[in-house]
Amino acid sequence: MIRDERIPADQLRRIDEEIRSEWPTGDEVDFEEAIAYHESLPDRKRFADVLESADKPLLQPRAGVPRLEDQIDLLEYLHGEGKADLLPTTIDSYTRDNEYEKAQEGLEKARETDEDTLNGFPAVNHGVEGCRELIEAIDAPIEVRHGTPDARLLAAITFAGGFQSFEGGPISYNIPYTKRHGLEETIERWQFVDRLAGAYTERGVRINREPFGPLTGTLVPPSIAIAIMLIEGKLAATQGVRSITLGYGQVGNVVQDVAALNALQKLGDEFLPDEVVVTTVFHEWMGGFPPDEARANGVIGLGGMTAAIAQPDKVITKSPQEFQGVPTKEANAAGLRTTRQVIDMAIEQDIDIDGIEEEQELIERETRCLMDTVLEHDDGDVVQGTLKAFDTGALDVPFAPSDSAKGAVLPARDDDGRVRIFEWGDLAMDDDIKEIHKARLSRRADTEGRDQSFRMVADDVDAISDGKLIGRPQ
Ligand SMILES: CC[C@H]1O[C@@H](n2cnc3c(N)ncnc32)[C@H](O)[C@@H]1O
Repeated sequence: MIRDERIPADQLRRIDEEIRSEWPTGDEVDFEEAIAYHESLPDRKRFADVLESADKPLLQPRAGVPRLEDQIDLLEYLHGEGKADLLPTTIDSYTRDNEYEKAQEGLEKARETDEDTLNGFPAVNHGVEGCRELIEAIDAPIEVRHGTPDARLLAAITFAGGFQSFEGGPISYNIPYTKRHGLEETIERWQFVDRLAGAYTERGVRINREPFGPLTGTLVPPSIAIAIMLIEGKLAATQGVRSITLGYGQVGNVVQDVAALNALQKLGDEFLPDEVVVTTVFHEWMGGFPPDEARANGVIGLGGMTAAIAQPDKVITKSPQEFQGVPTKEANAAGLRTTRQVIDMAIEQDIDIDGIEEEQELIERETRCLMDTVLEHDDGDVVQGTLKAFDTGALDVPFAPSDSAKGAVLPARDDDGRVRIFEWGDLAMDDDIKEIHKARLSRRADTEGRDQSFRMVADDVDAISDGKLIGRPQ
């Protein structure tokens, strides 16, 4: 039975050898040599230091293409034309499923045909050497962004390759991403990833870890997202991670988004150990985008405005081509510049909006209900408490494709466009909080002259791509 305990050194070594045999490039990993390589990197490439020393939100896009030289060109463009402060390397879907053979075929085909045959950078196939060529070529810190339930080999190779930031976690890269992996399995595998990051940290290479806050990306109630961030942050801290960026996906109501980001930072500082530096990242809207670049830029601009008010440490930007999927480098850079324009125009203004404190208080209360139910079980062991909470539905994620979550919770926007919970399932929540949600949803039902129903949820899912925030009846 796994527990929230640090992996012992002999077990770390055994797992490391086992996973490095999964692909030939695993042989390129040598921990001591990798530490020396990281020590050779200039300060401006040290992810945690750059992130944690910034005095205003840093902007970072998503970006990944199969071939190394194209990835270098792409990141140089986003750094130059997009003025990105931090850069990504988004990993392809085959690698995320540990299908390194298929990723190899895709990479070879890309090299033959000049086409992007993969939807990201196959870092395991490029190996430590390929990763280091990328790190050498780009004059900014780079983060590994992906969606990998079993990210052990990806971590071993990218950490040795010079990357100092790694997205994801055992819940946030399980629940929204896979049906095939049980929660206990992903928790155990991510303990290795975090222990490896902790081992680098103990040698002075502070690997930044960023749990994936948006989860299923559409109408996720802020308190559910924050609770899962706190859980993944605590699990990472146990393994020695000391730089943790907690994430949150924009829902589109400015009061609720600012309140949620404030609550995320406050609860992160409270629930994570003092030795951890806690930062926050705001993901611009992760739901359906308008199929119109001008309107998409409106969505991106609202994200910039929200970030200017809440001032998270980092913003993950979107592009006006989001509707189509992977953007061109020009569109990706445009999304960065649109976000920067709005932040820089708004950040010096003294914008005072009513209701943020009240909403933050509610979000904090909700999050504490969820955390209490996780931590009250099995003398506070976070692993066992989390497994129990998901098993009973006391913790749950709406629209989760994974069998590890019941998916019984249904969100809907209230009359102000804030995300409330319409169906609670077995979510652990005080009755008076449920009453607050019910009252606010009733107000919307009155406004629209219809009953609260699943229809509202369905209307809300498409509202933003249809040009609105709230899915009002036609
Ligand atoms: C989490 C989903 C987000 O990741 C984005 N995404 C996925 N793969 C790539 C990619 N290869 N380059 C840029 N953006 C990407 C996608 O557009 C969506 O906004």
